[in-house]
Amino acid sequence: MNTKAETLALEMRDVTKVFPTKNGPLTAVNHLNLEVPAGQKVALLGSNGAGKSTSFEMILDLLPMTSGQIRIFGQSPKQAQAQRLIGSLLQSGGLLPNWTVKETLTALAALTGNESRVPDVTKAAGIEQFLSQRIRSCSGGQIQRLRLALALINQGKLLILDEPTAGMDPHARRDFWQQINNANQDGRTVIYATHFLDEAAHYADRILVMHRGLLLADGTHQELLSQTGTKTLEEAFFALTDRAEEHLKNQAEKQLTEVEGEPAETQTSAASLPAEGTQNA
Ligand SMILES: Nc1ncnc2c1ncn2[C@@H]1O[C@H](COP(=O)(O)OP(=O)(O)OP(=O)(O)O)[C@@H](O)[C@H]1O
Repeated sequence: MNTKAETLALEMRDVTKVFPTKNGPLTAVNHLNLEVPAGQKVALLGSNGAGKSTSFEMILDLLPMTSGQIRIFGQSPKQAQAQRLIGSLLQSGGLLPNWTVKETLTALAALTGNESRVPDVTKAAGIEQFLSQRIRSCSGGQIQRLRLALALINQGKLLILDEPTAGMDPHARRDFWQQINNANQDGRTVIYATHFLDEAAHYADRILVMHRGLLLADGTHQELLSQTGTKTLEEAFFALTDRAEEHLKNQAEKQLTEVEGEPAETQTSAASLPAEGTQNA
């Protein structure tokens, strides 16, 4: 049953993304190292601005890295996209408001040579009942279901899902996770960002916690609880992120008191954070 260990679906080596901003450079992703064996379901948690979407965009070749290396089944992000190794569901992105749901799905299926998969994917994503509806009149949850269909259509071996259940009602969420479990049992690797901690606790083999670009924790649900001495994932999440935030604030204050003229560049890394909050893959 388990073919996981042989292949790495995703490998990130020292990946950093710095955005130039009006207030100076902003490190959105800070020396991220990660290995995800094929077949895993990985949840990525993090407060707003933690760097989750930026990481996904670099994996999907939508954003260049500042430094580091990314491999998807041994291929660069560009090669992986060309070979359609990845299916993705992002928070935003080009749906045409005047097209119907069916037209949108069929167009992508035709583009990727997957027309025969349309009926199965339609059923899997639960969009049968609103196929003829125009995108502009779809609810947020309906749009998310369509995005799931679009993510599934090319049979990519790696699924990248950014807050996939945002706007879904409880039934839709339950159905969604059923479909993701099916896709995972068919051998797909799934990496998803979510703010719903129960979705990480219930569905992930492994949970990552990011904060301000740093990977703070990486382990099973139980490992995160043991690591933080907490009883729930919510408590563990707050313990990790609060501790990191405090550490970063102290570090910033120290920098402010440095003698003028001294280089103020102290590189923050996950390794420099308090020990309980740090465990890279
Ligand atoms: N194009 C950009 N230019 C400048 N800064 C950016 C850009 N894109 C993202 N950022 C900044 O990078 C940081 C990480 O953003 P990112 O969208 O990756 O966070 P996130 O973890 O996905 O957050 P959320 O949970 O709110 O979706 C934030 O501080 C954000 O403001």
